[in-house]
Amino acid sequence: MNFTLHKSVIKKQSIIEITGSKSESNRLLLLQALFPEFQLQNVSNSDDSNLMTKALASKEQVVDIHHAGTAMRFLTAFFAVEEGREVVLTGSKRMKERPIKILVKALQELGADISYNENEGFPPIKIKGKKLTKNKVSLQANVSSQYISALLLIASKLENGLELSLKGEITSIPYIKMTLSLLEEIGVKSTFINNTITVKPNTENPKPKTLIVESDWSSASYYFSIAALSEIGTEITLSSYKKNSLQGDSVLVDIYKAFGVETVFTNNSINLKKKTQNLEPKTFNLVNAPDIAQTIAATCFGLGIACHLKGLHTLKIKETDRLVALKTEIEKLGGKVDVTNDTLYLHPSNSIKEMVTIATYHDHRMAMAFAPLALKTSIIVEDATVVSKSYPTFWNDLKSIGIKITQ
Ligand SMILES: O=C(O)C1=C[C@@H](OP(=O)(O)O)[C@@H](O)[C@H](O)C1
Ligand SMILES: C=C(OP(=O)(O)O)C(=O)O
Repeated sequence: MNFTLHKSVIKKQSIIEITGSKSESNRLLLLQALFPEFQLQNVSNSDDSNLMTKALASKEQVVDIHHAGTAMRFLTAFFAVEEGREVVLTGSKRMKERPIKILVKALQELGADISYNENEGFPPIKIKGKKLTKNKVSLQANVSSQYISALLLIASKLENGLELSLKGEITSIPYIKMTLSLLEEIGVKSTFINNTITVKPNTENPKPKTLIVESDWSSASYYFSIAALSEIGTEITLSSYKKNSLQGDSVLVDIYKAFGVETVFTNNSINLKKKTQNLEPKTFNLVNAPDIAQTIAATCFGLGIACHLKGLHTLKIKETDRLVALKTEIEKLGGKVDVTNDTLYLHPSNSIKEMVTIATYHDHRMAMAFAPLALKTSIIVEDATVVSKSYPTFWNDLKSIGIKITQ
């Protein structure tokens, strides 16, 4: 379904409540399946977290996690240690193109029984759950941090814990630290020194506890972008957020300061205010926050300014090849973009075409990253319901701040 976003001036002040972090939720749902003592609050209502919940409860022989990358990777490790269980883990057409070999190989080296049903190195995979007795493995860390988080999530259930040696440059480090922090919150001890992570086995039952998921910072990015493109004085308040976030995308606060957006933390909310117009060209390295690359590129395009984004090598294996998708769609709107395997350069521009149809490539972030451009021009977003992968109420929330949307 296509949505037309009509060029709009948003309200001077608005308030939005954003669902729980998809990344924190998918970790905590898995940990709750391993340690039922825990209760969760503010769990994400995203498709990916709903799929994770369903998959963890499923007794079926085939588990389909559609487009959910974290669910695919985390469940691979989870099912590998479910003794006596045999399951085929599969996903969407795109999921079958997203590599999983590094994780599967590490699990196999620890003793797991996993084989490929179609193409070597890619889902679907067949997993025969068993007890893993080895506790040391090394793996390549420069492709996806999700492989590392997957191993860490099951580590404390292994009888000797786990020692991981990470090879190469470590990508998306905040997501690994998020996993270790959540383990710490439930009483699992770990260390992360140089390139080695050690997780202690869990020897006693954790104490019952309620864990509250912070709202999703990647979802917040679209409001940072809207604030940057809005008139000076515009304010948007988002909840529920905290200053010491586990989510690396909270770096948005610093990044958008460079766009003249000031963020103030009050109680459990953040207030974004457009203070000044800063039209200097921008350079950011996003190796620690890959999910906000599309948002930032679209903000810069909306402002007509140049930007140079680096550290983007993981974007090629996400929901779509996000580098190619960004170049194609920004150029349809009249911009000029150069991409390499890990960088994006957006040339400055002085106009945006009207009523262009933006393709979304089954990627929620393509739809959401381009939506803020409605403050500058009218655009059509193709397959708009794709946003439910991480943020199902996105379009209603945009309407509530004053963006006019029709089908
Ligand atoms: O662990 C996680 O929750 C995630 C890790 C990141 O992936 P990579 O480590 O593959 O970059 C990120 O892009 C993804 O949206 C969520
Ligand atoms: C890359 C993403 O998700 P996943 O890898 O979990 O599919 C994302 O949400 O941007």
